[in-house]
Amino acid sequence: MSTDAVVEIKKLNLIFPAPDAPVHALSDIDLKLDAGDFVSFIGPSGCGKTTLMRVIADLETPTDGHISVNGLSPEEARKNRAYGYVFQAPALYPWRTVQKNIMLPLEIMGLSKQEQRERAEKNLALVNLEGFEKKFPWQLSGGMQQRVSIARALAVEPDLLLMDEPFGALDEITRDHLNEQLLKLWNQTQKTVVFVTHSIPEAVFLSSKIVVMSPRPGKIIDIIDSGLPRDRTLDIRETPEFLEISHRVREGLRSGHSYDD
Ligand SMILES: Nc1ncnc2c1ncn2[C@@H]1O[C@H](COP(=O)(O)OP(=O)(O)OP(=O)(O)O)[C@@H](O)[C@H]1O
Repeated sequence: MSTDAVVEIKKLNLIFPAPDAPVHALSDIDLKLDAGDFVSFIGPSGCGKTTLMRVIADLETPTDGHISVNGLSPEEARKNRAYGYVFQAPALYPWRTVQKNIMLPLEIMGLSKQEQRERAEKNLALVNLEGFEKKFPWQLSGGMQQRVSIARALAVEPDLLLMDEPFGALDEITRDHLNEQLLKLWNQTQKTVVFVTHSIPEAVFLSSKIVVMSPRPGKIIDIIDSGLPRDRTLDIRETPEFLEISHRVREGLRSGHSYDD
C-alpha cells in the first residue's frame, strides 16, 4: 500500500450475516482517496454508501479485503482521532448550548477549558456562526444546527471529515447555500472530505472525485475525477462541463439499474 493515500481500499467485501439471507453490502471495493480530495459516494438507497463510510470510520468490520487510513488500520486511525463524523440529523444535545455541544468531544479528549473554548470559537467562525455560542440548538434553524454539527466535527481537528447526507433533510434553497459554504470551508481547511448523497447536482457541485455505486451487492461502477475548478459558485451548474459530468454520473447509475429500485 502506498502511504500518500489517506484512504486505500483493496478488494474489500462486507457481508452482513443473517440466518435467512446474508446481505452482501459491499462487493470487491477498490478505492484510493488522496489528501485534500472531496469525495462523494452517490447511489440509490441500500447500495452501501453509508456502510462504506462506516468501514472507513471503523464502525463496521469488512468480511475480507484490505483498508488503510493514513497508512494505519481504521481502528488505529480512530484511536488517533483521524475522523470527524457528521450525521444526517444534527444530533446535538438540546440541554447544552452551541458552545458546550462543540466542547463535549474536546472535554472527552481531556483538552483544557481554554483550548476547548478557543476551538469552539474558531470552528463556529468557520461555519459563519460567530455570536451563537450561548444559544441552544432549538433556537436555531435546521441548517444552522447542521452547521454546528460540522463545527463540532471539525473541532477535533480530524484529517478526514465524514459526512452522511448532512443536508438531506433540508429544503433546496438552504441546501444550495450550505453547499456553497461547505466548498469554501473545504478550500480554507484543505481537509479530505467523504460525503454521502443521493443528489447528482450536489455530488457534482461539491466533489473533486465522484464514486458512483450500484446496489445488490454494493459495487463501485465508476470513479469520476472532476476537472471543475476548486473555487466554484452555484453558477457553474449551467456550464457544459458540469452537465457533462452530471450526464456521466447518470449513465453510471443507469448502468447499475439504480432507477429500477
Ligand atoms: N447492520 C446491518 N445488518 C444487516 N444489514 C444491514 C446492516 N446495515 C446495513 N444493512 C444493509 O446493507 C445494505 C447497504 O446499506 P447502507 O445503509 O450502507 O446503504 P445506503 O446506500 O447508505 O442507503 P441509504 O441511501 O438508504 O442510506 C442495505 O441492504 C442494508 O439493508
